[in-house]
Amino acid sequence: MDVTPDAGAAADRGTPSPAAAPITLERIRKQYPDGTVAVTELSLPIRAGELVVLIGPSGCGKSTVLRMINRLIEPTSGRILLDDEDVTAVDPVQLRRRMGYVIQNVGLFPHQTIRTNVGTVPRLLGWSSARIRSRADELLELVGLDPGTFGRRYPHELSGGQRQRVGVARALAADPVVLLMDEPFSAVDPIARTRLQEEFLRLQAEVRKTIVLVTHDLDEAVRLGDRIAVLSQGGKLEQYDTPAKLLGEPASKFVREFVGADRGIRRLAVTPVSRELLDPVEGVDAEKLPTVTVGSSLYDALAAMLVTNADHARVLHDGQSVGLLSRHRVLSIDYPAETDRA
Ligand SMILES: Nc1ncnc2c1ncn2[C@@H]1O[C@H](COP(=O)(O)OP(=O)(O)OP(=O)(O)O)[C@@H](O)[C@H]1O
Repeated sequence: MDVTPDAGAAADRGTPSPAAAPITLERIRKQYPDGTVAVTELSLPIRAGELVVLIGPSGCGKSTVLRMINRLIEPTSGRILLDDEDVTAVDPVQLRRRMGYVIQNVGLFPHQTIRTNVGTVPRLLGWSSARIRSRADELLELVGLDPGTFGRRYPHELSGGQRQRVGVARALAADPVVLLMDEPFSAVDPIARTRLQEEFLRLQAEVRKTIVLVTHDLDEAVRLGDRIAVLSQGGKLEQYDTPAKLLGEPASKFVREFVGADRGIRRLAVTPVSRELLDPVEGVDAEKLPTVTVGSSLYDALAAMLVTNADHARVLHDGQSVGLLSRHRVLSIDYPAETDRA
């Protein structure tokens, strides 16, 4: 949980890319031909440049929602607006070229090189081969793969995590207005997964796309999401909030149970070290204490104290000590009273 952004950071992760577009789901419903109602009636506004996570139990309709946005699945009713334009009025093939789509096992073409894979959509759009090549190499750099080494390789010559990065590069190649990601990191082992998530956050800070990401993993949702939409069966929206709000004020019994008993720990990860929590540093030999900066998470502060077996951490702002944070203070933090809107 070391890179989990705090509430403030989540709300302010930079300016959206000029190419990012808002998405508005308006009362969308999906009933499959066999009568299954996967999504009953869902409304969800998503801002340009925002990373929204859809989470909920298996079968609650997350993938159906994602695939309705790029029209791999047609909604039964309701509207989906992309930058005020109803996507049902747009040719689906044209639409999908404006939306990057990343899925669990990436779906790279096995007999094409990595560079060719990344250039898939630009090729469909008729770009010149020189432009495709330079764009593919730029994207490989951006996702941390050296184009000289990896450009000529084939997918089976890469690790799972590297293939996943190629999937992200390919989805970004034609500068889409939206990125849709369905369990993008779940096929890689937990350590590679954490690293990919960190890199992905850095990438998003740079490209600032509108992203809708589906996951089963609450830690991933808390780490990545600007806002998290918790769905229950039938695509019912239980809560749509920042990670800190979701963990701090679950809106229903369903959400409280979903975020679980260990949400106290997760809340530490989304609560920043602030000056109100500090004791004065005067009169204490603070030189040997671990240091953390104002704004880093309480989780990180606690981890620093536990690792060094210290009862306090020295808190810095612009390189200057501004106070001491005690282990006791972190563990007895007085969160605002819970509200139960259920
Ligand atoms: N083609 C289909 N025909 C009938 N029912 C379907 C079809 N595709 C999905 N469903 C049903 O719609 C519901 C929602 O499925 P969906 O795949 O969107 O859920 P999910 O939340 O993404 O699930 P998971 O987390 O297990 O991937 C499920 O009950 C599923 O069985």
